Amino acid sequence: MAAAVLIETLKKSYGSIPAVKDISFKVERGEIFGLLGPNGAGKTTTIRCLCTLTKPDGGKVEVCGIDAIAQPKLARRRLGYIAQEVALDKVLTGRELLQLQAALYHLPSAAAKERIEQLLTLLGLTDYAEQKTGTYSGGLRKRLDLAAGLLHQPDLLVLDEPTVGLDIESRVVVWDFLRQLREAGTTVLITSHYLEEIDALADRLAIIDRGVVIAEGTPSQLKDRVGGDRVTLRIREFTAEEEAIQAKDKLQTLPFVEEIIVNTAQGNTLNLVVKRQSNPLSQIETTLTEMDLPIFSMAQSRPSLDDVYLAATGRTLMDEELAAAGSRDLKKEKKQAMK
Ligand SMILES: Nc1ncnc2c1ncn2[C@@H]1O[C@H](COP(=O)(O)OP(=O)(O)OP(=O)(O)O)[C@@H](O)[C@H]1O
Repeated sequence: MAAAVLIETLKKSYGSIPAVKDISFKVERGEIFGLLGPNGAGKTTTIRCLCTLTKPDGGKVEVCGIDAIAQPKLARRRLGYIAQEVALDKVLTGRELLQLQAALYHLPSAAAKERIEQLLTLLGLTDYAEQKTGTYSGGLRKRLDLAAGLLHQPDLLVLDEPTVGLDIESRVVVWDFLRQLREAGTTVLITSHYLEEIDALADRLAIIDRGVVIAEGTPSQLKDRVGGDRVTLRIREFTAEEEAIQAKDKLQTLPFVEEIIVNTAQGNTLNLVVKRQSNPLSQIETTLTEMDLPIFSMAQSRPSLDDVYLAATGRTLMDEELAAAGSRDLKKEKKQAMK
């Protein structure tokens, strides 16, 4: 059976901005696949190309073996797309909105009625079905959006940042629902800039950075690949770069230290990779004391997906988010995307 998604050497620019430079990945049937990356990495552009909403400049896009560029209508029938922002008509009730959507999908009315009932129950929306959607909380709106995307029983559900702005309770409802969908055989592709979300949900993932895939695998494969435990060390609250480099040079001579990155975006914090068997903190402390350097904070942890990102880019996801936030004109992008 063909893969649920096949994307090869995808490219897409907006004017002079190369949103997607070279992205390839494959999503197998029945898995939850995560696209992880900071804001602006190119996730939305990638899935808009996948869902036939944006025409790529180059590359291959297939949905369940169908060429989505040559046969967008056919491809669309196989997928459900849940956009980042919920655009509900506020005067309709939840049920009316689903009925309208079902008509847009040309579902026969008896089948539509049954499917709507089923989805309202599955998503815990029965009690809210006759209320106007304008009164819904963010979590309810997202659930209704999920129901709308699933009306035509797609093989593949694509969700762009499904839990942005949701409280933790609603987030867990969405996660549980996506797991249930997978159990029932639907393939799920989800984008997120939340590490914990992808870590908790995805069977496999690709990390995207500035329009390219920098890593792909299962969460544990990727974490194992970056090696031992992490130590995050802050010498002072704001350490001078020179001092951080001095400490780095010395700490690098310790036998259990595998690698050190000085994170300039976070006050010259030192991110160390250390062998897992060692008990590194006391030896690091002794070394710094010998150099007459203080310790503002120090912590040891297992590698996370952020460490995978850091190892590949020299930046943490948070740094990248902050840098991207200052350099985008979201209003302008929205306008252009509507064209
Ligand atoms: N319609 C548009 N017009 C111009 N530039 C755009 C448009 N859409 C996206 N971009 C730019 O392309 C790059 C990738 O954006 P994209 O939205 O795909 O990233 P993302 O990883 O999905 O981030 P987010 O989650 O914030 O949407 C960014 O630099 C962004 O500013």
